Amino acid sequence: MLHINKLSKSYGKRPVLQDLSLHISPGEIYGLLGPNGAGKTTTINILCNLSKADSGEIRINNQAVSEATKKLVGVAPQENLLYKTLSCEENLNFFARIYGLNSEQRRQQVKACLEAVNLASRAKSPVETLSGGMQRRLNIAVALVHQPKLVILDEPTTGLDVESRYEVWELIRSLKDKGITVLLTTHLLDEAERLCQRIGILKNGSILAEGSLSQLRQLIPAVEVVVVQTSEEERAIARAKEYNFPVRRYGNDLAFWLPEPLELKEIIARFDGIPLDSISRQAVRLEHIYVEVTNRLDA
Ligand SMILES: Nc1ncnc2c1ncn2[C@@H]1O[C@H](COP(=O)(O)OP(=O)(O)OP(=O)(O)O)[C@@H](O)[C@H]1O
Repeated sequence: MLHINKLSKSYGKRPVLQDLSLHISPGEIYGLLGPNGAGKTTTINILCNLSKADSGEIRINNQAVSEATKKLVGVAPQENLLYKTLSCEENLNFFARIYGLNSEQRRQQVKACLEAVNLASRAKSPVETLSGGMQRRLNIAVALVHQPKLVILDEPTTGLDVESRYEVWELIRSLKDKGITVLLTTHLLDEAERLCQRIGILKNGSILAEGSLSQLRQLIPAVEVVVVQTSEEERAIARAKEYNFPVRRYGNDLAFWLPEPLELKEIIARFDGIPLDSISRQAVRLEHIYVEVTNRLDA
């Protein structure tokens, strides 16, 4: 569906994308992750033909990016692109007109999109009277109004409360069920973990790692991550090293990677004589992989 091959772009002398390649299959939800400034928005702008790459190629549905491919792509930008004093219906109608839908197509699509994002009952409400979660869903509806094959969602749940986030996640899954391909950028790793079939980790304009969560897990030689709280961290770290448990910090958490499965009592026995206030075992999560991959480049 989307093929990006060796895309490069610089602003002045500063390279922002460097030989970026990624491929997204039809109907897939692909998560593009990366620290601030990694190049996600720049990639999206090039995809939407709003900015030009210096070199490389993008094909959407087997066509090179051009004015014509704009119709294949719908974008819900980070900042909602909505007219606050207009109603939901009027907003959708406005954008449908820009995409050249005739009045019958507009009538059908505005209705279908409002239903798809669960806002049919608020069709006549001005945007400024909607909650933040509803506005975000309407922002996604705008991206859908011209029936694109690829939808780009740039941080679709940033700033939303938990309930609204769940609603947006349900909406994103429903896009996949309709066969729409989704490119999602997010800083919320649990969001990517729950929604995406494949994930690409971008840093300094290149993809450092890519794959399904289970493929990405292979990058870390651990079967589990053990987080401990102790007043004697230095001793705990030294003991972990004796047993060849790689030591990591996730924020304030002190953690060890378990290279092979161990019973809890065996783990505790390894730290015999060291006071442990708490010990928790976690599956290897995207957070652990992300920290590893994005820090590796700095090494
Ligand atoms: N028009 C521009 N002129 C110069 N530099 C730019 C321009 N647009 C972006 N940049 C720089 O390019 C780099 C990549 O920016 P980009 O917005 O693509 O990153 P991002 O991954 O989307 O970040 P975020 O997660 O913060 O949204 C940044 O260092 C940014 O400052």
